[in-house]
This record gives sequence, structure tokens and C-alpha cells, in this order.
Amino acid sequence: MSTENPRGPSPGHPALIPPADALRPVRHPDAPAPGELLGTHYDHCFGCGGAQPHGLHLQARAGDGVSITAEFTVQAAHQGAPGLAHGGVLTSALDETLGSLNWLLRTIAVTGRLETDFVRPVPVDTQLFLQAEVTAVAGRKIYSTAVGRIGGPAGPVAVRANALFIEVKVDHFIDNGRQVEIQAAMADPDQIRRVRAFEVNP
Ligand SMILES: CCCCCCCC/C=C\CCCCCCCC(=O)SCCNC(=O)CCNC(=O)[C@H](O)C(C)(C)COP(=O)(O)OP(=O)(O)OC[C@H]1O[C@@H](n2cnc3c(N)ncnc32)[C@H](O)[C@@H]1OP(=O)(O)O
Repeated sequence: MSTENPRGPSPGHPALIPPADALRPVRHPDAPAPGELLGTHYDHCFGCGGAQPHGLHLQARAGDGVSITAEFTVQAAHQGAPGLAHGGVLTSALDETLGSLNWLLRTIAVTGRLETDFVRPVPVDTQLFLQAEVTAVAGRKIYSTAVGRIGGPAGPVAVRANALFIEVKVDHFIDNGRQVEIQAAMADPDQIRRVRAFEVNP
């Protein structure tokens, strides 16, 4: 099995293949500059938030075009088998990295479908180097791919994923989230500022 093709040996489920009329992704003019850290979208996010003691604390950085790099170190709290990362945690890291791409499009989107290939086991204390890019956009559908390497940014592939994100309005969160967290988020000026930046999406 090839471990170098970020899309993997097969394109995956048909829903992950962009339609013929899909467009190339366009980096938003106000997207963070290449090399800039994105910061967290929500402090209590399991993937990127600072307020989650056992979260991934994943740090994503804007790349060129509509691409992202991110790192996270597997903690003891992330084990599945003894001394090895849980597959769901690795998928969470891919989900978070792929979700961060939407910052470069300035689009609010949620994961519709996510397929992960687990290529190599990832021990606790290992740093996972993730790279992700948007490959196509069709209406509200955002197609993307990611790869996670170990041993360095150019090391062997440990995981890879293909995903479909779906654009949503901020009401998706307000209507569906538990009220206690929604009220707290709406009372937090920093949170409101972050969301507003996405709402004026020309
Ligand atoms: C101010 C206070 C508020 C604070 C706000 C904070 C802002 C934070 C900012 C950013 C947060 C980002 C968070 C990132 C976290 C990491 C990413 C995650 O883990 S997200 C969590 C996991 N995902 C879900 O929970 C989705 C659950 N699913 C849904 O809610 C719906 O199913 C949804 C929105 C995905 C689609 O529902 P529809 O009713 O809007 O749209 P339909 O018509 O069903 O789909 C649109 C198109 O997409 C296709 N589609 C939808 N789901 C699909 C799927 N699973 N597979 C294939 N195609 C799918 C459909 O076939 C349709 O395609 P055709 O336009 O007809 O061509």
C-alpha cells in the first residue's frame, strides 16, 4: 500500500468525490497569512481549545493557497491500546485540522463525512505533523484531504483522511447547542468577534 499519496490508494466513498462542476477553492483575501497561527475557534473545543485539560491542544498554521499545517503530541490520556493513540483521537486531530481549513475560506462549516486510513500505529509522546488542503468546493460542499506524519514533517505517513464539510450559518450552533454553553459563548465578546468575521463572507 502506498503511504505517500495523501489521497490514499482509493478516493473513498463516492460522496467524497467532487462533482464535475466543482470549483477550485479560493483563499479569502482576509485569510491569515501563510505561516500565521490560527488560534482557537472556541476555548472549550476538544481539538484546539486551551480549556480542555485532556484535549488535543492542536495548533494550526495557515499554509499557501487553501492549506494548513498543524501539530499535536499524543498524551497518555489519548491511549486506546497500551501506549498507543486511540484511533478516534487521531481522527479527531484530522477532523480539527480539516475544519481549520475553513478559516482560509472564511466559511463556517461542519463535518458531513470523514474517512480515515490508519497506516501506522502512533505511540504516546509522538508528535503528529498534519497537513491538509481543500481540493474543491461545490455550493455548500467543501472537499478536503489531510495526512498525518510521524518523526518529522516529512516523516512516514501514519494517518490520512478525506472529508466533506458542509457550510452552515451560525444559527446551526445557536439552534442545536446546549443552552448553557451557547449563552456563555454569546456573552463572550472574543467569541462574538471571531464569529462576526465569518458572517461577512462576500
Ligand atoms: C455566537 C455563539 C455561537 C458560537 C458559534 C461558534 C462558531 C464556531 C466556528 C466554527 C465551528 C467549527 C467546528 C469545528 C469542529 C471540527 C469539525 C466538527 O467536528 S463539526 C461536528 C461534527 N459534524 C456535525 O455535527 C454535523 C451534523 N450534521 C448536520 O448538522 C447536517 O447533516 C448538515 C449541516 C451537515 C447538513 O444538513 P443540511 O440540512 O444543512 O443540508 P443537506 O441538504 O442535508 O446537505 C447539503 C448537501 O451536503 C450533502 N451532504 C450532507 N451530509 C452529507 C454526508 N454525510 N455525506 C455526503 N453528503 C452529505 C447533501 O447531500 C447535500 O448535497 P446537495 O446540495 O444535495 O448536492
